[in-house]
Order: sequence, then C-alpha cells, then structure tokens
Amino acid sequence: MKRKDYISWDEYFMGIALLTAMRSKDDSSQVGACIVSPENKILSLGYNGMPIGCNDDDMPWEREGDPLDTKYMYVCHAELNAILNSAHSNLTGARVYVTLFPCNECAKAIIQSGIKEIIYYSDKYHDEPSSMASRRLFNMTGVKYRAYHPSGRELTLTV
Ligand SMILES: O=c1[nH]c(=O)n([C@H]2C[C@H](O)[C@@H](COP(=O)(O)O)O2)cc1CO
Ligand SMILES: [Zn+2]
Repeated sequence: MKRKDYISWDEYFMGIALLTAMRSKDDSSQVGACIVSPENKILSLGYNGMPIGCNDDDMPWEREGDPLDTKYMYVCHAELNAILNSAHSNLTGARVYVTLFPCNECAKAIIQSGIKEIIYYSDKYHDEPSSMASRRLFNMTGVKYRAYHPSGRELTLTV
C-alpha cells in the first residue's frame, strides 16, 4: 500500500529553507532560501551571512548605531546568496521558497535571474518601503508571490 503521510513539495522545500536558515549567525532574523526548478529539483540554497572570507567573529551583528558598525552594511541576504551559489544553473522559470519576504535588493536579483515565483513564510516587514518596492517590482514584471500556509505539522530530526 502506498504510504500516505509523506510531506508535500511545499512542506519539503519550505522545510529545507527553514533548516538552511538555522545556519545563520544573525541573532534577530535567520533567513533561508531554497530555489527549485519547474521539475521540483533543488537548484540552490542560501542563508543570510557575511561574505566569504569575513570572519563572523570580527563582523558587527548590531542593528543600530553607527551604520558602519551595523550588520546591514555587510551581510549578504539569503536570496542573493542562493542566486550567487547557483551561478552554473539556469534559474529561468524557477521558484524560490524563502522564510522572509524578499527586500527590494533581493527582488531585483530574483527578477534578473529569471525566477518566476516566490513562496514566503514570514512577511514581518510587510509595511516597510523595502517590501512595498518589492511588490511593485514583482507586480510589474509578472513575478508571482504567495504566502506559505504552514500545515502545522511538526517535523522532528535527530541529528
Ligand atoms: O530579504 C531579506 N533577506 C535576508 O536575508 N535578510 C536578512 C538580512 C539581515 O541579516 C536580517 C534582517 O535583520 P533584522 O530583521 O534584524 O533587520 O535578515 C533580510 C531580508 C529582508 O529584510
Ligand atoms: Zn534582501
């Protein structure tokens, strides 16, 4: 008999985005991205982190203060990392599962890469200009976006 309680594609890919986010060193927002082909093959993964070669322990992780001493100047966003990590793949027509709705800078990279759909978990910055600009860009370019509706199912991993 065919097994019934297997996870859906959406649970699988969002689950992987959530797992990937757990690698983040950012204390306030851990973000993960999972790019998937139209054939449901995983093309790339990324999370928010400092550029390669920067020592995490030497970088600022602050949100406020002198801009040069905040993380915002340096951290590479999850979506951008996922796109850059997939330099050898064609992302045309792909979709991306993200644990946080993309900012406008990531929206630009998403559009230029050919990704056609965003599935997002949190939308905690919905009313910020960066999210408003992203929606404007996605609406103009025909990139679809939809909220992920958690199934409520708990997945346990023993690692
Ligand atoms: O689209 C995004 N992708 C992404 O990786 N991030 C990262 C950058 C920062 O490390 C963190 C946001 O930090 P905070 O929530 O403290 O402002 O999330 C943030 C956004 C949108 O804000
Ligand atoms: Zn971003």
